[in-house]
Amino acid sequence: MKTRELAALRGQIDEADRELVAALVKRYDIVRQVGTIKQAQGIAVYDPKREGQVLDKVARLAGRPEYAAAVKAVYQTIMDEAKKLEK
Ligand SMILES: O=C(O)C(=O)C[C@]1(C(=O)O)C=C[C@@H](O)C=C1
Repeated sequence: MKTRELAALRGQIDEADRELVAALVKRYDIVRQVGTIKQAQGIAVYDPKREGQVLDKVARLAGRPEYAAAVKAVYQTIMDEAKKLEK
């Protein structure tokens, strides 16, 4: 019974991962367009004010205070990787 529950929960994780990766690919496609514009206009890739706004937004979107720190940490990594892709 427990083994079946574990497999079922992991199936749900796999489905959530499919959605997360699709959303990440979409986000990075957009980020690279931002990078192209920034490069053309000589604007710095790193924008600390915008990163702060994104972190505040995602913490709010999480809607669950107990997940806010984890969501912010993941998003900082997402943006760190975005900066590499923009170069
Ligand atoms: O919004 C921008 O200017 C971006 O370059 C995108 C992004 C992000 O991933 O959200 C990435 C790097 C910047 O430091 C800020 C935000």
